[in-house]
Amino acid sequence: MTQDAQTSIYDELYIVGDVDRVIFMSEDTRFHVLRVNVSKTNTQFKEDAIVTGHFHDIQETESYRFTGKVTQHARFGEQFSAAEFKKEIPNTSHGLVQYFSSDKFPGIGTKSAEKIVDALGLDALSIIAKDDNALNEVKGLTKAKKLQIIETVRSSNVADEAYLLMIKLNIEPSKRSKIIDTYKEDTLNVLQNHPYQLVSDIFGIGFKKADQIAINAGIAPSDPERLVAGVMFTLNDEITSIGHTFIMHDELTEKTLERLNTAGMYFMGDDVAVAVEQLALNKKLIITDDRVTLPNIYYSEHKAAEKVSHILSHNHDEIDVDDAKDVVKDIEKTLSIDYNDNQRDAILNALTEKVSIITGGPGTGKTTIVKGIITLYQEIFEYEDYDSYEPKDYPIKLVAPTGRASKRMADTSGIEASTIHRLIGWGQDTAVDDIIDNEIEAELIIIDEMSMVDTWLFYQFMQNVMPHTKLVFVGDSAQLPSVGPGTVFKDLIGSGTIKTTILDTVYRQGEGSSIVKLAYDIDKGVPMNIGDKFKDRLFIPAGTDQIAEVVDTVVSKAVNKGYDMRDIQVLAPIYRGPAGINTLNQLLQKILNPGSEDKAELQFGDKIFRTGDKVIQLINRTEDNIFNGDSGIIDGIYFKETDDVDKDTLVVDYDNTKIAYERSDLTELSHAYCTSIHKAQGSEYPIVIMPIVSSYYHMLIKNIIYTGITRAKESLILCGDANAFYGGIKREGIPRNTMLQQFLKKYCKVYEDDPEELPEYLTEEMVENMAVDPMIGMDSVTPYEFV
Ligand SMILES: Nc1ncnc2c1ncn2[C@@H]1O[C@H](COP(=O)(O)OP(=O)(O)OP(=O)(O)O)[C@@H](O)[C@H]1O
Repeated sequence: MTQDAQTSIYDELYIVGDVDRVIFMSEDTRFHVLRVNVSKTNTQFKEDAIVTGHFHDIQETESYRFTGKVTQHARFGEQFSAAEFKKEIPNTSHGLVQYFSSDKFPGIGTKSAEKIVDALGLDALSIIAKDDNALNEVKGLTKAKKLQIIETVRSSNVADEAYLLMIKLNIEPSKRSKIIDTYKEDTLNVLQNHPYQLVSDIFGIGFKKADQIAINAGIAPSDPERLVAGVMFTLNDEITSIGHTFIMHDELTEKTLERLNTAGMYFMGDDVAVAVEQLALNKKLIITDDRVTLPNIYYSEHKAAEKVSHILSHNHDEIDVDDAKDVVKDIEKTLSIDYNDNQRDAILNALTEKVSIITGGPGTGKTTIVKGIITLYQEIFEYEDYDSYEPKDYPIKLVAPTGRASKRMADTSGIEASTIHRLIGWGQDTAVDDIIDNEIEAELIIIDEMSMVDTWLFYQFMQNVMPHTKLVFVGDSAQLPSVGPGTVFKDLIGSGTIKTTILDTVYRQGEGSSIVKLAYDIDKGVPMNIGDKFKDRLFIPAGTDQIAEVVDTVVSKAVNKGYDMRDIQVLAPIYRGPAGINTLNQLLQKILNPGSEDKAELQFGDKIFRTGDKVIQLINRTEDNIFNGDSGIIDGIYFKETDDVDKDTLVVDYDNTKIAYERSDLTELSHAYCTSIHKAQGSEYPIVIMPIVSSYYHMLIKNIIYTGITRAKESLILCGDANAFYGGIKREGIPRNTMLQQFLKKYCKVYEDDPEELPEYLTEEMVENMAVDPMIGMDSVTPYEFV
């Protein structure tokens, strides 16, 4: 090892050396941890160094030059964090022979390698890269081997060059390898001449980034490829960020021009019109009248509506309605319940109609009715002995869009339930437009939390339903619409083609819940004073910067009262800022699961995962039956260096299902002390703490607040700015454009009483009658004891 004689602090730090071992490599991000035998450096590393960084293609035993900085790792000490790397071209005969005989050139042994170096000299690599015939000089190589060597040398050069260009272009490390893997030897060409292609091909490269790359490459802002990419990106953005399933042609033109003409008038409306037309001719998008959309979403809405119509017109087993009514009466006696007329209708419709809908706010009896439907079916078709069946053979299937909601369905009904994804076999790698062909064997399927189902999931589900299967959609249409595009549940109701029961009597008020009343008041727009005191809820005034302190106080007191982390859920609508999910999670981790000697910790990015932490899964992991939004507790953390495991591993316990995560999987996981209201949909918690402050402004809308509030079962603690709350409950989200309702009306018979508008749940009198006695039952634990 040699150290450069004079190293000034302004010099770039570098290490040159052979890679002795790849200690760790993430397939996804290509983040590497390497042990390098140092041969030359201007750093303090002597014989070897741990070098970390995002590298495209690192081969053990090959030599590289890394530039970067020296960092201090909490557990592993001094390391070299490389921002750039470059393969050292071997410049000795011995080095070149070693290179040609390495794994990179399969089938080339030392003898052949020596022949190549003898014939072509020290410049062998650049000669091969430039001249197709160079290897003809070398005796004994077959044609196939020659071609293989040429290809390896060239692709390796291109990959290195492309990689360096991507570093210069500031393309995120995690995207670099995806780009090379996608375009292979064409990568440089795409980066330099067609960067807008990246927008449609590489997930996570947006239009702005492509614009930057294009500017760097000297591409004019009036380039036609920029126009086409601008149209497609704008359309995609409207679908993914707003949730539309189409956009009006004029609006698409306007929004595309806004995006394209920020720095000058490069395009006019007519240019966009021509691009849209061309894209439609190439089947990249679909125009119907003056609406524009993507083919896959158009067909999803269209085909799903066709399937609903197919089921509605298919012959089903008829049941005798009078018999069924008698059975319902018997069930009421056995269960000691007196269903109201709507509830009774809902139960009967589930069996007499081919497809039916039940919608109602919290506490209106949806769960109670699902139980009633199951019992009625079991009695009529004599399937009472559920335990003697394999769940897959049972004629009733219960499903929900989230793992949590399906577990709740199973708990309350006593019948196995699953997520919709699992039922149809939608795996981790399934894309929204992949075709899943997995017919569901069932006579009756009950789908809960239907408001969370988006257009893609609805289509995939419907394609796999058999025409004779009865369907019951259950949900609360006042909740947030699905995260993905569409308003499927509202469209099914609004089409008037499916028998719908609106549950309008709230039973939970009888138990003294003012949380339920608050939710209805918000939905109905009933004036309120949020500061009023109730046994089960309170509002604590606080500014944005005081939220952390309030949450700290409330949670600490709840813990002292004996509540544990599973009982308490903090919900916030945004991730950043002093009252955002990230900050609150850090704070709550300190209170609910502080560090100690006996708890292992693993640092991942800026997060510390600790044994005992409450965590949330962020994407579907269908094969493990764990889904986006499921939460669990870290059961153990094991290290390669100290424990008997091949890779650092973190194990999460999800209600007794243990799932192991390697470091590369940890992007799927986050702390769950505080989660977004969207992620909490489909779950309920004894205590909900919900900050509402003006800094959440753009996310504070009625159905977000409504959905957050209705997650609380026993205590609701709101804190923040009352005006932000009042403003938020008046604001509606951007209405989504969808076509499902029209397609349903086109294909299915519309009932006479076509409900164009969603009927209101409750009349003013009903809300009046729900007024709850604020202080009844103050003897049990109330939120006041937490402040
Ligand atoms: N007809 C009825 N008579 C008396 N009590 C009822 C009736 N229907 C429902 N309930 C009671 O009302 C409460 C709420 O019912 P349920 O849990 O079924 O409502 P839900 O709509 O599923 O509520 P959520 O969506 O909030 O979970 C339960 O305690 C249930 O037993």
